[in-house]
Amino acid sequence: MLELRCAGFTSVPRLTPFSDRLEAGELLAIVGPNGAGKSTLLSLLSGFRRAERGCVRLDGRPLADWSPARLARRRALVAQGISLGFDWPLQDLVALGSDADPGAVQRALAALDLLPLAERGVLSLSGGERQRAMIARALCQLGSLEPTTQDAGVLLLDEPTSALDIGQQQRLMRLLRGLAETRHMAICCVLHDLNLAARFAHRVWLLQHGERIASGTPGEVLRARRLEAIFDAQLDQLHSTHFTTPVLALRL
Ligand SMILES: Nc1ncnc2c1ncn2[C@@H]1O[C@H](COP(=O)(O)OP(=O)(O)OP(=O)(O)O)[C@@H](O)[C@H]1O
Repeated sequence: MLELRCAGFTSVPRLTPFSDRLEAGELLAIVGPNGAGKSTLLSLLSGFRRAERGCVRLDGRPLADWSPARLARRRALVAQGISLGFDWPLQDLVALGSDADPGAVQRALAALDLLPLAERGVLSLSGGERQRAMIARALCQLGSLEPTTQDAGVLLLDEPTSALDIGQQQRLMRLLRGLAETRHMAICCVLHDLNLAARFAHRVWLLQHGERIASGTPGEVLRARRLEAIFDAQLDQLHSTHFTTPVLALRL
């Protein structure tokens, strides 16, 4: 669905070119240390920054060939730290940039646990509520929650759980995995929480120094010894028959 063909950036911030695909039905996690190039890679995948080497194709067509309006219906990016502008009602923010009807806005608000706040001014929302509001807006933009939608496009999220409590983290990650599996969305999340990536992602890309250095299932990529070297951290990997995916704990 979204294909990188030897794509990357040669100018700063650099991203070593590589090839891969983000498939419909897949939840992909991008992990790596601060400054590894995760947000830079999202800017490449979204088309907000044009590849300086190779190209990125969406549904077989180079991103550069898509009109802004058509691209907005097919892929959405939720970046970090977006300014909400002025104090308009949350439901108007969620409807922004889409032709969603009021029912679709309500579904997006409900999916992100925001329905009771629909008429609240966005500047009064807490950090976690604002983060969920931006995800609701992106789902509206793609029409992902419409009963008839079968192939709901590409959703790119930069640290979508950074302001969420553990209950909201779980609900969001379940929602995203469910949308990938039932609506055939291709979803890519930058995550700092390696246990969330391990538990919910189908596949993980590991970045270091502007280069993708590993790709595979969580069990293949998220190995404690490798991560200790990359993050300069000391970790224990817990082994239990309850878990089919890695469980990592910071050592005291
Ligand atoms: N416009 C720019 N000019 C120069 N360097 C930049 C620019 N934008 C980003 N960088 C640098 O490129 C590197 C990668 O940045 P990026 O934001 O992609 O990292 P990241 O992996 O998302 O980090 P974090 O986990 O801290 O969010 C960083 O060292 C950053 O300082």
